Amino acid sequence: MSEQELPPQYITASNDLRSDTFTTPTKKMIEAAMNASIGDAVYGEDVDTVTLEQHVARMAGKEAGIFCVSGTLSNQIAIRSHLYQPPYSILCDYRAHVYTHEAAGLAILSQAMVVPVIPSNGDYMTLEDIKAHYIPDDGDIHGAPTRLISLENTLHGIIYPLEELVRIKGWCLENGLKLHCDGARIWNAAAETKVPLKQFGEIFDSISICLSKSMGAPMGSVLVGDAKFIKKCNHFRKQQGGGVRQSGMMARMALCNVDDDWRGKLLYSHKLAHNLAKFCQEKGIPLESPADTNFVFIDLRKAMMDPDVLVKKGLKYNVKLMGGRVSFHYQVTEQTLEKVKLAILETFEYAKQHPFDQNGPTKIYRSESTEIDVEGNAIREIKTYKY
Ligand SMILES: Cc1ncc(COP(=O)(O)O)c(C=O)c1O
Ligand SMILES: C[C@@H](O)[C@H](N)C(=O)O
Repeated sequence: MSEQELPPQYITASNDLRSDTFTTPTKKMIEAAMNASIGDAVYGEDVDTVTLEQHVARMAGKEAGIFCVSGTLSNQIAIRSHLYQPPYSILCDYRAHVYTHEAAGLAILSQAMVVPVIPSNGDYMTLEDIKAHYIPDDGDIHGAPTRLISLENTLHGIIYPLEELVRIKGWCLENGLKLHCDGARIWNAAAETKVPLKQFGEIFDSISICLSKSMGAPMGSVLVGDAKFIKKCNHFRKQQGGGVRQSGMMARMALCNVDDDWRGKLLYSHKLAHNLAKFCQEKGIPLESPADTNFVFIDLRKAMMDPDVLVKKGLKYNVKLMGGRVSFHYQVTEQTLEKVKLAILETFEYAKQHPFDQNGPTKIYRSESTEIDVEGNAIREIKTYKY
């Protein structure tokens, strides 16, 4: 796919593999925003916002949806709205974003204990993993009974097998537990498996459906669920400062891509990721998890590769990375794919002579960069993060 048609002052994300959150609005989206509705969304009076909420809820087969400015807000108010009367706990994967990257929202907003689970198969929690970590509400005053299970689909780019989701759902119904989905990349799972969003909607009590990752919107998510639940979510959204006013421009930009060939765009990014995963396999470069969709997780620890070196090698080829996770999205060019292969291979070869001990002191790696940005200022550093 050729580089996106963007006005010159916009920085393109065509070489940005740090995350699919770096997708940039296209000219078509910006022009659409200029014709967006301008009602006050807190009063439910913004036509484009309501249209987006209803459209996404209908796609997911749910009664209602609510626009949230971020996936973090969407996840946190969903989980809070499912919960009553602490003490209670939430069960999720030890890598779950709601647990690792939402600033302890579960502890603060939901006053919840979290039970982070390492999947026995290394990829996704099975029902057996859940049963082994579930805390029953059996009157034992020492425990914090499990009230909700939060799954991520995809997680680390891994697609949750539908049959496992169905098994988990059945067990949740038998045990009176709620089931939430962090669907930051549910579109990727839907595109790759051809499972319609509606089928996920039948399984989960709530889904946080992100628009700002692979779907390319500048911001936001739509949280979907039954009408009574979404009404309570609106209450917590307001409490958390997420009641936005004229959100029509953002909604209209998101609708551009929701109504476009989003499957084709996401499958293009998956093709790039699959190509890189195959390359790594051929070169003996270990991966942390299967590259089912748009992410390739290089197992830096196993390869003893230094993330800092990888970032610098990336910048050498004008590719932005921030660690072992290589994130593809529809704006990445095939030229960038070929460049990142060079950066990864050089880092892998370098590690053979200079093995990096990941067990060294914990630090955020800073990489000096001589890359010049559009204003002519040198980007002094790119932090790398453990993913
Ligand atoms: C899996 C996952 N869930 C939720 C979020 C939160 O989304 P946001 O950054 O919009 O708060 C992210 C990050 O973008 C994510 O990767
Ligand atoms: C950094 C993290 O919060 C973000 N969701 C990403 O995947 O890049």
